Amino acid sequence: MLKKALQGVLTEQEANDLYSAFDQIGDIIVVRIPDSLLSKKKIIGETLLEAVRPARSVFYQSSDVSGDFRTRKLEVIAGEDNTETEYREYGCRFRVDVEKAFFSPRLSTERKRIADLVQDGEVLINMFGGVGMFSIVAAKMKNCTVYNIDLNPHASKLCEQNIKLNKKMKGKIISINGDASQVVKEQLQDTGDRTLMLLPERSDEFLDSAILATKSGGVIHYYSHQHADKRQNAVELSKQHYLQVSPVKSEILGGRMVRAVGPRYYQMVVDVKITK
Ligand SMILES: C[S@@+](CC[C@H](N)C(=O)[O-])C[C@H]1O[C@@H](n2cnc3c(N)ncnc32)[C@H](O)[C@@H]1O
Repeated sequence: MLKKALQGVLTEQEANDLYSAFDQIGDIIVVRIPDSLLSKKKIIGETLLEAVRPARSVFYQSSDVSGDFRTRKLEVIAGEDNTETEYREYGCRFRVDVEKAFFSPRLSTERKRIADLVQDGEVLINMFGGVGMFSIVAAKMKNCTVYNIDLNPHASKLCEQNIKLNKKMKGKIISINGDASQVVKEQLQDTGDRTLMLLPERSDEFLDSAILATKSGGVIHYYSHQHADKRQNAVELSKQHYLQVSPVKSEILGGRMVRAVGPRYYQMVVDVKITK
């Protein structure tokens, strides 16, 4: 239906390329458009707005995700110019602002995987917690305590709203706005049974803080980006990379590809049990 609508205004190949380049987040659509099609962005926006229900706005992503806050520039190409919406996942509700704070619907499988691993009674330190996506999915399913830390004040504010929106959680979440390494040093040393490090570009830089935050015998979920010829090799490369950079005794519990982030370039996670 959508492909057909796009094929009405683009060639079949162009429509196929665009089909995998957009995300629907609540009633917002975010689309990446190749330079060769930029002259057609208005008609692409109007076609998507018409064909995807319930869509209120279509934004063209005009920059990569960048900067400390991992945000992107968006330009409205059809519908309302409002980047805030509500997104639902695993029975949870989230207020998100697709321009002011990081958000990706493509991490949903990883959120569920982490929530399944969390045990009742655990303390979870989400060092780069954003608007609280991983924290809320985990606390909805398990009676855990989660510290959701983020440097971006918009993300922390949305996290606080999201905690209020999800009243029936089994666990509880504390939203902290600040630099994760500073917060850990001042408030959360040897606190976590489990620590999440979802800032793959800078994991090496923050590994000491993650170790400081985690109890001996606790688990760290260490995310990284790896170049690999084959997907299967990326898992082994990410494990080797972690073992090279880690200063503590670590037992690798597992590793997996979270998502492809470019040609032969993958976001990976390694789960490790550390001993201090
Ligand atoms: C890739 S996003 C992940 C957000 C969230 N875990 C999610 O999946 O929706 C990384 C987050 O780290 C935050 N961040 C960057 N540097 C930070 C720091 N030094 N301390 C705490 N948070 C930081 C950014 O603002 C951003 O929200």
